[in-house]
Amino acid sequence: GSTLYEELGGRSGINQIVDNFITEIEYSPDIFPYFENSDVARFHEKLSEHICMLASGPCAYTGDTMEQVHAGMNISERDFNIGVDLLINAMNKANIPHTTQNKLLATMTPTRKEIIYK
Ligand code: HEM
Repeated sequence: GSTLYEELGGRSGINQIVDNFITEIEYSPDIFPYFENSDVARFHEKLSEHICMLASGPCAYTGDTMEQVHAGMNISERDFNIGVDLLINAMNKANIPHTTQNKLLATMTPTRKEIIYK
């Protein structure tokens, strides 16, 4: 495809990545505790929209800002990196090529400072 959105397999590809990511989170003793009180359906919807937007897909993100969402979580650099690893696992299980994975991860790098130790 010509856009990152298309390379990810469009909305259905992104949904599969997010499904896999949620499973990864559920099995991670480091990351799951952050999500103990989260609404999984909302998280699925908002994260899918967010990835779609980052990938220049035809979606509007309707969730809260990254700073608002993660405020008070005090996410360490270590846990942030574990989160990235879980996303990579999720993309591998969705058969996303590594070059495409790296493009998505690059769109997320600027977000890092809005999430760590907030
Ligand atoms: C680049 C990295 C990240 C991005 C782009 C990201 C993005 C998002 C998005 C779009 C949402 C949904 C917002 C909404 O409901 O309005 C969300 C929720 C959440 N994120 Fe992140 N996130 C990142 C990293 C992390 C990390 C590393 C953790 C924990 C270690 C984390 C913990 C959470 C939790 C617990 C929620 C649910 C909040 C709730 O239930 O209200 N996030 N994130």
